[in-house]
Amino acid sequence: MEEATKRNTHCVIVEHVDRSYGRKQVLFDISLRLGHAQILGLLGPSGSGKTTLIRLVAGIDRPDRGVVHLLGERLPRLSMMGRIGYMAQADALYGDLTARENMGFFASMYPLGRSRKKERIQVVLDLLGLTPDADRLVREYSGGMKRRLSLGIALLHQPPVLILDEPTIGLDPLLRQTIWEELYRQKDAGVTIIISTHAMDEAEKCDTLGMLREGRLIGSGSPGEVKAAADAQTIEEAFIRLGGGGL
Ligand SMILES: Nc1ncnc2c1ncn2[C@@H]1O[C@H](COP(=O)(O)OP(=O)(O)OP(=O)(O)O)[C@@H](O)[C@H]1O
Repeated sequence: MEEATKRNTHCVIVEHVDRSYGRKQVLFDISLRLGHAQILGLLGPSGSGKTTLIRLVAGIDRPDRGVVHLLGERLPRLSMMGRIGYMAQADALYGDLTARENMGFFASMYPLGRSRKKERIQVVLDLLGLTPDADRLVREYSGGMKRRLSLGIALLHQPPVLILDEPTIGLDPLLRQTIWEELYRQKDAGVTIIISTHAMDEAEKCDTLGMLREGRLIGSGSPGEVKAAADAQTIEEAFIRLGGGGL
């Protein structure tokens, strides 16, 4: 396929990416592709390189070797930041501000008009069930409320790509379900989503999986393809059979 056509038909293209921290190599020759309005799940145990890869796809970091394209542009590129909604693993919120004020602060980074900004904040608060607590200080929030607020901040400017580093870690099943319902709504609206997870049930909900172990991609494809390739009944079994060990 022509290079330009390939870049248009895929939202994310990762090709032969390596990344080291000092002398320690943490990603080895990673190649992955993801179509538009699809969900990519990066699956792997702690330390396997999920966050490192997520940061490369978000354009926050650059590979030592190989290339990353997002929405047809080679990363990193500053102008792409407005087209990405990024949620880091640790909540980056201001405890001394209310949820609404936190949202106002982050929304100011995007070119939304004053009334549009106010409207978007209210829509997102409603979406994530945070309206009753919107004017409370975030330091009084529970972990689950903070995660929802962080997701809300990533959704504020209606980006075409969401990049979420373990958005449901530590959440109870009901909250996880709420977040997944929202991810599906976003996908139906055309948003492409890249998510990292340890959870097997979440892996089943993705369109494409990238299975990582010790910085290497040991399997990729749809959950069905990955299971078929490993002749396994479950994703967990496939992960073990493909050499991943336990999660
Ligand atoms: N800034 C850094 N400097 C040095 N080593 C790092 C740095 N960031 C990550 N690493 C190392 O890179 C490897 C991959 O880390 P990474 O955070 O990408 O894994 P992960 O799969 O996201 O883990 P977790 O599920 O625990 O978040 C680990 O061995 C980690 O110790």
